[in-house]
Amino acid sequence: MELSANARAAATRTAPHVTIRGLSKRFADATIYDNFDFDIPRGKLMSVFGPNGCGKSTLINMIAGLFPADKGEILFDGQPLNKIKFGYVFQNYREAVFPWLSAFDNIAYPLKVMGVPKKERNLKVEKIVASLNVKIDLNLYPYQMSGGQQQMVSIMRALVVDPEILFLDEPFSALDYEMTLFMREQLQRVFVETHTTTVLVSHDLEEAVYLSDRILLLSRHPARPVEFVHYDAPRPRTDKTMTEGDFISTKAHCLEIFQREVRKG
Ligand SMILES: Nc1ncnc2c1ncn2[C@@H]1O[C@H](COP(=O)(O)OP(=O)(O)OP(=O)(O)O)[C@@H](O)[C@H]1O
Repeated sequence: MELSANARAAATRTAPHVTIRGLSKRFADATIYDNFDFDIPRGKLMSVFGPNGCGKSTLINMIAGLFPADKGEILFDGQPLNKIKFGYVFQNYREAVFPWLSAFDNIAYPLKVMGVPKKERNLKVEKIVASLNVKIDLNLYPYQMSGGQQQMVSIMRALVVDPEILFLDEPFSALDYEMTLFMREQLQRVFVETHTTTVLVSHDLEEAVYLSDRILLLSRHPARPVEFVHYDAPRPRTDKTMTEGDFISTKAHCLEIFQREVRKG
């Protein structure tokens, strides 16, 4: 039977973006993942949360191809990683931004690697800077910028390629609290504008719930999905969101599961 255009569109919307099957990973004598299956939904902001050292970063590093898996398959709409455009924001912006390039050239760097002509590169950088309303002098070099500004540059560098999926590994944990709050809002703003499938590793449960549509709670290793929590509060979310019953109960639920996993030791 032929599917109507609407049915096809609906099927595409609900199909997972990333399918992870049979993923296994060992480091020395520790099995971090053992036959792990998971589907990452399309167009959602998903946080990965779990006990210390359970394998949160390892998971996104394997999905983003930074670490090889020992076994298993990860596909993006059925395609391998090398067929898609993705962005990755590292926790340690000091090591992630190129110190010898200005902010502008840091942001434009992936476009240069992709062979995008200079004029188009400049337009794309200007567009991303304007859309995020970023007030940084883009002629500055990383050593002349604050930590938050450097991390903002690395977020813009990840976004400038119009990624199909964005990975962020504890992107705010090296920033002071004021900058963290500002950057959370920037991330939310990017997400509201683009609805790019986003996978965030966070150590901060309040942050994870506040920013996410979905929270993947992992067990200790070998890590398995303990629960996939839905949090569908409307966006933009604000400080008031965190005082609402739905937020408080979702956070309490995640905390209970987290503590149960931690106690398993
Ligand atoms: N390159 C590596 N070589 C050896 N062991 C590693 C390596 N990377 C990670 N590990 C180990 O694998 C486990 C999972 O690490 P990972 O960083 O993914 O966990 P995490 O949940 O992100 O940790 P954290 O909560 O501390 O950020 C940890 O025990 C860690 O020590």
